[in-house]
Amino acid sequence: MFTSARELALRTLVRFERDRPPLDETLTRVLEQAPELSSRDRNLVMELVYGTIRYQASLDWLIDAYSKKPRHRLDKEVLCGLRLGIYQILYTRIPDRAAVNETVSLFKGRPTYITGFVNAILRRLCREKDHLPWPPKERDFALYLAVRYSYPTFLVRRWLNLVGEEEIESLLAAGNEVPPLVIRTNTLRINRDQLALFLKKEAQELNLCRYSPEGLILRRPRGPVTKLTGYRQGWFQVQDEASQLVGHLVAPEPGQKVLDACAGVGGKTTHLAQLMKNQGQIQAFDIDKRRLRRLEENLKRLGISNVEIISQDVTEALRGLGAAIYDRILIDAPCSGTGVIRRHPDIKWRRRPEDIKTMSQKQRGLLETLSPLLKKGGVLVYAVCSLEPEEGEGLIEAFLKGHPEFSPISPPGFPAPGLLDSQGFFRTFPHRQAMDGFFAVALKKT
Ligand SMILES: C[S@@+](CC[C@H](N)C(=O)[O-])C[C@H]1O[C@@H](n2cnc3c(N)ncnc32)[C@H](O)[C@@H]1O
Repeated sequence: MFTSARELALRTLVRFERDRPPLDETLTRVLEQAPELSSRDRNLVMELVYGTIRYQASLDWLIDAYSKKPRHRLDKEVLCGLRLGIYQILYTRIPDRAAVNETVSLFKGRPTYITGFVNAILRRLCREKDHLPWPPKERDFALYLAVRYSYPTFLVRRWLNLVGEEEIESLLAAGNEVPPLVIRTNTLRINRDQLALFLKKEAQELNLCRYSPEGLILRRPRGPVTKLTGYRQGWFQVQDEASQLVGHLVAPEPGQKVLDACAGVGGKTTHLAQLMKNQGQIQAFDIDKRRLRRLEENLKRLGISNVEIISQDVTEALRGLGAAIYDRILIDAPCSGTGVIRRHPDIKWRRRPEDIKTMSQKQRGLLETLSPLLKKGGVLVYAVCSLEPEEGEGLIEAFLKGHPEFSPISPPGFPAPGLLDSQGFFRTFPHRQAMDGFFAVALKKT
């Protein structure tokens, strides 16, 4: 039976509302179940799902204002349907009438009090669109920001401390923007100028990254990334510019022995391999078997042969090693992910305030266990895609106090020295550099 884009969007949103699973995986699974869907409809499903999750707190504020029944007592499908409808009315160019009718028709066959309820709320919203009951800015600034920009209040309060009142709105707004597709040229196969020529016609706009010498930015690519020229041939890897710069902080050389402690799908692993000209050895650990399967596919596609994949907890596997054997260590640690909310808006609703502390304990553990394995004169790079100082600056300052043998460096030839602060810390923000938010540092062992 044919399932419409809106039905699939609603199904995904309900799954997310029930268990808060990672959104990209949930969406992939839902779309796999609808192979008959046209690519236009697939795009619509993605836009509706990502947009609704992105603006969830704003949408919920309005549902609270217009529904007599408390939100927590609404049937999950009805709640998600209302969010989906209001999202279309307020944040897309879909005509109001279509947004209302299509949303109401999702509840065809349900009792009329349900269709009536959804219809009444959406129609009232359309009528009052220009004077909605948002919270006043002056009364409680953090609440206003949390509702208008749709973030959990705890994160807004943290970020107010971090960047101050002048910058906070542009940081929150940048996290709601749909980010461009950023790719890294696989210089084992092609150079950036050649790749840019091939891809020029495949996106509405194509630009070179400002700092990363391998990076290209594509706006509105014409189709999914796997269908772009050169994807199958392994000419590029999807990777944000900030993440590419982390590879340049590691700056491994051909022939070296490198530990990539948290390799994931290998965004950085494959970059390190290309910087090493596919020579030497990278040991790539991860505990997530599914991600490692994708790493394996990426290695094949990109023509990389100097990576050994090890599916184990890196701290357990290497705790007893006792020997300093690595020239380079990359700890791209698991983190709160608050720097990549523009790519993964579900992070807003999956994080709890206490997660930051738990994460920083885990990160500290990785650093303490793995740093002794670095050779003298070697470089350890610690990185997180988080904006939280406890996972970045604060963690490294504490580590350095206990480890005078390590000091931050700017590796020779690093393409973005201007992004290192006076302590040698690399820091990016989506609203300042239009990149993912990363913290990283290269620590040399003396
Ligand atoms: C930030 S992600 C890595 C992203 C990856 N480096 C990239 O550039 O694509 C962190 C990874 O650490 C892995 N991880 C978490 N704890 C780990 C552990 N104890 N040992 C190995 N990997 C771990 C997670 O499964 C996750 O894939």
